Amino acid sequence: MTSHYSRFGVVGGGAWGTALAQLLAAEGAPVRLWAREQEVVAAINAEHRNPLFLPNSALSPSLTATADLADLAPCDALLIVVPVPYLRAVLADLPAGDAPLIFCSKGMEAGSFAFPIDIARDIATSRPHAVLSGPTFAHEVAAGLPTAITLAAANPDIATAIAGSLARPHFRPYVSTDVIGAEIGGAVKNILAIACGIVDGAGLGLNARAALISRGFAEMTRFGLSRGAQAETLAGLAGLGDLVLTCTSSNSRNFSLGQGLGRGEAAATLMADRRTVAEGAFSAPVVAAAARADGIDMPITDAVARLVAGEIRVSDAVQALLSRPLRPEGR
Ligand SMILES: NC(=O)C1=CN([C@@H]2O[C@H](COP(=O)(O)OP(=O)(O)OC[C@H]3O[C@@H](n4cnc5c(N)ncnc54)[C@H](O)[C@@H]3O)[C@@H](O)[C@H]2O)C=CC1
Ligand SMILES: O=C(CO)COP(=O)(O)O
Repeated sequence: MTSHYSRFGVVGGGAWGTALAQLLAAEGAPVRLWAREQEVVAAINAEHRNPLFLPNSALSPSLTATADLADLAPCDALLIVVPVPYLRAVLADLPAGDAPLIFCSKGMEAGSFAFPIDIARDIATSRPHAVLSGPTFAHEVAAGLPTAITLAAANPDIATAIAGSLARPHFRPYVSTDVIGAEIGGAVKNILAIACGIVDGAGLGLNARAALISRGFAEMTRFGLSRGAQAETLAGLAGLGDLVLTCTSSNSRNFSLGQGLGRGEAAATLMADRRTVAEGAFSAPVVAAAARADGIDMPITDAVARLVAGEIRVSDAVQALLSRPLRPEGR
């Protein structure tokens, strides 16, 4: 078995794919990145920057871009960094091979209720799969700032080999075998970041934000445990760690979308105005429906789904959350 991966390919030229590619290419290692936009491919190759998605980061010349997924065939591990709504279509076009797929996107697919690993099991069945998730703003990783993250794979040897290959002095993966926990932490925190942005935009105060983070974490935990996640993963980097990061900073696209909603701007206008992705807006109705089907109580997620759909106003959501029956904190 491969104990070290050295020829990385990255599928997805958004902010996070570009930052991960830069992390791996910073010391001069060759890294190949597939981007959908010709403009991104051309600028990375000619100017060593990504003007659309990570404009303020200088990129290493050893990072090269392509618009042809077939060019990633020689890579011995692939980081998959495509937003979840588009993931299935891109995976179907991957060149054949047995290189592990390391999923870095955070969300749940509409219709199928599938997480990235589930989609991979449908399509790329023969390859090993892993999940990389945690509190990681792309521009900070690209700048080499200290970062810790969860690397989860069902096979502990694969998890250890991938973590060792991704680790850098300032980038520290913690190994786990709890794949579903890592996926649920990332998907649910995006939804809760929208909720915290709404609280900020509507001027509801810091007490309300702290309450949302705590009660949101309770929702994440209920949903996660019901699907076999481990509590320690949800309380770790991929869950609580990422929740704290994105619920407290307008650098989060999900938080900033929520700020707009909180100020009373229409969701449709806010979504149409952005090129970047706020995965929580896609995942909120999906996770809310999955939780309803499983009989899991997720009132904050449900409120975010309705606000994003334009079905209710912020004042209605706040009123509904505050008027729920009093209950023991552990439930
Ligand atoms: N930006 C960040 O700091 C982090 C992002 N993530 C996750 O990484 C994933 C990718 O996010 P970013 O790189 O930030 O995206 P981004 O918001 O920077 O860029 C949007 C991406 O979506 C792609 N896209 C748009 N329409 C598409 C289509 N029809 N088919 C295929 N691709 C399409 C674009 O090519 C681009 O790569 C998301 O799941 C996000 O939650 C995870 C950790 C950190
Ligand atoms: O997932 C992220 C940091 O860990 C990025 O969050 P946003 O997608 O909300 O910007």
